[in-house]
Amino acid sequence: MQKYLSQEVSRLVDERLMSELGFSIDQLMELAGLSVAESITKEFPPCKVLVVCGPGNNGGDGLVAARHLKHFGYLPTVFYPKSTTNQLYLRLITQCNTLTIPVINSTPFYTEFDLIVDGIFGFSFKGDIRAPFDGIIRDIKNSQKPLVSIDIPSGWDVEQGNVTGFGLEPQMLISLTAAKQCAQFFKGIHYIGGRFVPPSLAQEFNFEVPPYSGSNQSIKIS
Ligand SMILES: NC(=O)C1=CN([C@@H]2O[C@H](COP(=O)(O)OP(=O)(O)OC[C@H]3O[C@@H](n4cnc5c(N)ncnc54)[C@H](OP(=O)(O)O)[C@@H]3O)[C@@H](O)[C@H]2O)[C@@H](O)CC1
Ligand SMILES: [K+]
Repeated sequence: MQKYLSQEVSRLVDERLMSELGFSIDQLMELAGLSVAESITKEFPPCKVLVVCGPGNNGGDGLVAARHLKHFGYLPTVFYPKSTTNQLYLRLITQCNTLTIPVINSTPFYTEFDLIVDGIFGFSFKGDIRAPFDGIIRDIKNSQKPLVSIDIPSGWDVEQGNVTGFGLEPQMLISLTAAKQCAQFFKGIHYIGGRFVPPSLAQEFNFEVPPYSGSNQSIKIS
C-alpha cells in the first residue's frame, strides 16, 4: 500500500472518478469542501475566517468550504484575487453572495481575521509561484495567523515539500482523497477528507481509504 500519492497518481485518480466512475466535478468539490469545513469545526471555534481561493479546483474547494463554514456559524470572507469566467466557480461565488459572505478581490487586512484558509494551489501546482500569488503567500506568512491548508500547503512542491522555503507553513492540513507525497514533510494537525473514493479505485491505485467513522466526512490522522 502506498501511503502518499504522487502528483501523477493524484491526477489519474481525479480523472478516473470523473470518467468511468460517473462523478461530476461539482459533486466531488462539494464533498471535498464540506470535509474541509467539517474538519475546521473540530479544531477551531466559530471565528472570523479569511478563505483565500486560487484559480483552480483547490480554490473551488475553498469557495464550498466558505459556504459551509457560514452555515456552521463562522464569519467567512473570501479573497478571490484572480477573476474567472469558469461557470462552476461563478456559481459558487453566487452562492457565497447569497449568504452575504463578502467576496473580495483586493488585498485584505489579514490582521482582522482569526484564521486563514489556504485554497490557493492544490495538486496541479508546478514551478515557481507566479504573481499575484507570490505576494499573497508572502503576506499570509507575514500575518502569522493560524492557517489551514486545503490538500497541499500552497507553494509546496506536491512531491518534495517546501523545497524553496517560499511555501506556506500551516498549522493544519486537510488532504483530499489521500495524502500527497509532500505531506510526509508536514508536522502539524493532519486530516483526510473527500469521502467519495470507492474501494475498487483505492485498490487499483494501491492506496488506503481511511477508516472514517459513522457519517463523518473527515478523519484526523495526526
Ligand atoms: N479527486 C480529488 O481529490 C479532488 C480534488 N479536488 C481539488 O482539486 C485540486 C486540484 O485542482 P486543479 O487540478 O484544478 O489545480 P489547482 O492545484 O487547484 O491549481 C491549478 C491552477 O493553479 C495555477 N498554477 C499552477 N502552478 C502555478 C504557479 N507556479 N504559480 C501560479 N499559478 C500556478 C494554474 O494556472 P495556469 O498554469 O493554468 O496558469 C491553475 O490555474 C486538488 O488539490 C483538490 O483541492 C476537488 O475539488 C475535487 C476532487
Ligand atoms: K492549498
